[in-house]
This record gives sequence, structure tokens and C-alpha cells, in this order.
Amino acid sequence: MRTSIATVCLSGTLVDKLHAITDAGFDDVEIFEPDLIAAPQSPEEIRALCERLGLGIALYQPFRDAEGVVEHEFARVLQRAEAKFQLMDRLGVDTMLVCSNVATATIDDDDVSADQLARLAERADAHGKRIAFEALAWGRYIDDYRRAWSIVERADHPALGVCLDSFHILSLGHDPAAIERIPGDKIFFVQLADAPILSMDVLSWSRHHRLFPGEGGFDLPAFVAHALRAGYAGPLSLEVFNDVFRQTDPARTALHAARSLTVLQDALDVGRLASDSDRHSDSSSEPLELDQVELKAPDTDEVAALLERIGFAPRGRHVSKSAWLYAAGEARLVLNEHNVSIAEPRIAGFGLRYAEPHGAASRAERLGARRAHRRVLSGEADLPAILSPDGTEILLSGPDSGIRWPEEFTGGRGAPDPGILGIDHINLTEPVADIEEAVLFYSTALGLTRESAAELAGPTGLVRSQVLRSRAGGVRLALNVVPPLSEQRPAARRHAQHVAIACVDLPSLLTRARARGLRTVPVSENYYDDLAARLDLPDEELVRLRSAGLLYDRDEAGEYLHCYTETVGTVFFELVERRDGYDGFGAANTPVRLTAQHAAA
Ligand SMILES: O=C(O)c1ccc(O)c(O)c1
Ligand SMILES: [Mg+2]
Repeated sequence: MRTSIATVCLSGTLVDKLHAITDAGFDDVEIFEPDLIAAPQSPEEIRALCERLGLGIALYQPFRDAEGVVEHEFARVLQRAEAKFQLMDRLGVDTMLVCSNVATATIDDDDVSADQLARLAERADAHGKRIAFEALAWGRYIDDYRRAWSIVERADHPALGVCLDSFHILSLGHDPAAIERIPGDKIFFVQLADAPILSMDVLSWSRHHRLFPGEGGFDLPAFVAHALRAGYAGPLSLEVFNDVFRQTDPARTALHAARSLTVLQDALDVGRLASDSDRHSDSSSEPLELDQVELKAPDTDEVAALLERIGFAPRGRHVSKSAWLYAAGEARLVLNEHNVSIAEPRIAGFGLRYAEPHGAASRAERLGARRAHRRVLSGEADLPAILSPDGTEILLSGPDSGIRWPEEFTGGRGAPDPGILGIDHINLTEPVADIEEAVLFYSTALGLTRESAAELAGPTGLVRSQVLRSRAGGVRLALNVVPPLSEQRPAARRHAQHVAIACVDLPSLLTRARARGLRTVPVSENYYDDLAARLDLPDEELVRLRSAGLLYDRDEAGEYLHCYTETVGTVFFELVERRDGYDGFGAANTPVRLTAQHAAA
């Protein structure tokens, strides 16, 4: 199928947008009228540019408030339309989107709307143009695609069809199954947008919060499948009104958009295969384990000292690079000073183990991931590495390739604390502008499953937190969104990232670690008073938690004890003990940490 995107999805001038859309590989574009009106180029120049770029103009939109009006007003509608048909001739586009009347409609009568649309279509036809009628979710009378179709059917004009926009249909909870009752050749256009499930007025929801397919709560593959079963053969076109995407770099956003369509098309293919031969989606695309984390800094001494206080032991220095491996239990952390351009320690990468790392890397690349140059720590094995959109390096290892690379580090000393088991999870931060792209990347290119997002109260407002994990449970990744106005704050307040270390008998480990000089984020007395009020914990347990300075959470399955270390650069560590299958992240305790870190930074 042809792919398309509306210019309204991107930032910049019309010319910027057309270049970005072409470079991202789209076949077609919807020109959003305000973009054209504001452009200094003539319609002929825009047409010539699109021809030169090999980009088809699939739709001109929107034309508003056309039907349901009294007769003398309709005469004005036809005059307005006439001018637009001439403009469309100059642009070389043959389909115009007409959306249902939101402002000037005074007549709630399908016969009147059908008659007026038929007359509009008659004029369009005279210019060799077509009208695609779209029910806006906030249309004055027509807000349901089924009603829009019945009006189009009644009008019965060959130059009149419907435009189906997933947002308007799914936001109102309308069943998309009736799309299959519309003949495919009367579906003139399909627009796709996802959105987070929010309870707010539908106009604001649509204008500010639409997302690319796969990023929100709508079932876009099912929606598109209905249109395809109806026989729709036109382009799949993204129409995403989003305040953030309209501010970000258009080239990057267009790539992000294209990736979402690739994922959607894959989901449609899998659906088709599944119904044909009952095949299940491929679980080999999921990572098995998070097998190491790499921290980079111009000078890693401070992080190294912190790790030793926690209970890690140096396993050695890399044979040829300024990099050190710290290990304990199954946990492996690489401290890398090689080719470092950043000023402060940060999480630069991590390793995921897959059943087939090369297959996983090709899949990620197809979904837009860039290949990373060989990682410093993998001189020997043939391990692929990719980059997340923000440049985090992800090393993909196989079932046994993880065993050899630590041998490149020699000259270790000491023994790790036996209380450390491995890496429990990592928590990265993303600017508001990048979070959707990051979530799409981790959930598709890396094969993780997105869980519902939470909003956690911090000293500078709500922090959105998005958990991604492997279904089998071996990999857990949390992404926290940096509050948008925090850019001027010290780095540690803006984007402290952390690695959570899984421990056994955390209270005893903490006693030993404190004897080695470890300091943890202080926990207020008020916190323990609240714990006592909230959870029916035995007094002795409360005393133990309080004296150890531990945070506590529990779910239906079990309990979670945890604490946070001091921050070095933009990195800190969390020490966690999961008891009896506790499956969360102690999210309820995040405000305590954020506030303490805010005060300390
Ligand atoms: O928000 C709007 O006005 C608007 C305009 C055109 C569309 O196709 C649409 O879905 C919404
Ligand atoms: Mg639309």
C-alpha cells in the first residue's frame, strides 16, 4: 500500500516538510491548507517540487462547513469551493477533504446534507476532482462515520466518497466493524492517528494529543484491517496533530512517523498469517536478559568507588582500552573512559541477550535503528550493536556469546559482596520531545512490551514513567520523562538515570555496604508514619525498615525493599530486593526519592 502523511504532523515550512517526508520514504503527502497559504512558493512551484521529489499529493485539506446550511449560504460554499478546485488544478491534486460542519450548520437533516454534498461533488467532477467527506468527532450534527456514509450513499454521486479517520471513529468509541459495509471504492481516503486514552473534550484531545500508530491506546491494526476488507486500496495516511511533534526536527519526526507505519504494516501481515495458518507472533524477537550496562565518563573513578562501596569488585581493565569491568553475581557494569565526549558519568549503553542476535539487529535496523560502531568491550565476538534514537548503544549478544567478552578484562582484584544477584532493571530519562519515539523504538525495534504509563509526583511536577519489559520477565526498562521546564536545572536534577541492582537480604547487604562507606538517599520520618497508616505492617517490620532507611512496597504477589545511592554525575544506583514475585518498581516511593535528590542536587 502507498504510505502518506499530512504536512500538519511536522514542524517547519512547507518546503522543509516536503523534503523531510520524501527523505523518510513516504510515497504521498496530504497538504494541510494553512501550510500552503503561508508558503511563499506558488502552487505551481510546490507541485514542481513534489514532482522533482517523486512525492504524490494525495489530498488537499480541509474544506470546512460545507453542508447543513441554508440555501443562500450554500451559494457562498460553492464559490469558496470553486476557488479551491482551481487551486487544486494548479497543485495537481484531485481529492479534497470536506469535514462535517462544526460552525455554520443550522439544518440537522441528512437529505439536505446529501443534496448539498452531491451538488458540491458535481462541481468537483467538472474539474476532474473528488470530495472525501469526513465526520469530525465534534461535528455539529454529523459526528459518526456511519452517518457520513449513509449521507454519501444517499447523495449517490461518483465524485463523492468518505474519508475515514481512525481518531474520530475510535475516540468516540464507535465500532469500526461497519467500515466493511462501505464499498471499497467509496472509501476515498483513510487517515490514521493513535491517541492516549484520556478523558477530556474530544476537540482538544484531537488537536493536541494525537500520536502515531502504536503509541497510544487505539487498535490501529484492527481499524486498518476493516478498511482493507472493505476493499480500500488508497494510501494509509498519518494525520497526527501533536504539539510536541510540531516542534521537533521534521526530518527526525518524519522518520519516527515512517517507522510507526512499518510497524503497523508488519502487524497487519502477522494478522493475515495468523488467520491463514494459525501462526503465533514470533517470541524469538524478545530479549532474554539484560546482561550488562555501560557507563561512560571522562573519569570513572567516582563511579568505580561507589560501585565498590555497594559491593562490586573490579574484574579488570580492558586489554586495549580505558575501560573497566565491575561485576557481582550476574551483574556486569562496564566503566568506559574511551572516546568519551560527555562531561559527566551517564548510562551510555546496555546489553541485551537474544536467541538470535543478528536477526534481532536486522529487525531493529528495518525499524529505523542505526548500527553502532563496534563497542569497545567486544573486540572478539561478532556481536551486533545498534543505537536508540537518543544514541544509547545497545549491544546484542547471543545465548553463549555473553560468556566470552568479560575475558577481555584482566587484572581484577577482590571478591564481590555475595548479597548482589544481578541487574534488576535500568531507568533512563527522555526529554518530552523524544519520549514517544523512544517508547516506539524500545517496544518495536527491541521487542519489549509496553506497559501502562504512570504519573509520579515529584518536586517539580508530575513525572511520566513508562515501563517496558520482556513478557518472560528477564528484561525490565523504565523511561522517565524529564519535566519540560527543567532544562536550566543542574544535570543531576534534570535527568538522573539509574541502574537497579537485585540483591538478596538487602538489610544485611546495606549494613556491609555502609561499613564500606555507602551513603543512601535519606528517607523522611513522615514516610514511615505514612507506611504505618497505609499498610498494616507489623511494628517490628516497620522498625527494621526505618532503622535501615529502606523504602517498602508490596503487591498481590509479594514485597519490595529498596533504597537509592548518592548520585555521581547523572547516574545513581538503586538496590532492590524482590520477595515472592513482587512485580512492580516501588513507584509509590518515587516522590520520596525525587524530592531528596532535588534537595541534594
Ligand atoms: O481538527 C481539525 O479541524 C481537523 C481537520 C481535518 C481533519 O482531517 C481532521 O481529522 C481534523
Ligand atoms: Mg482527519
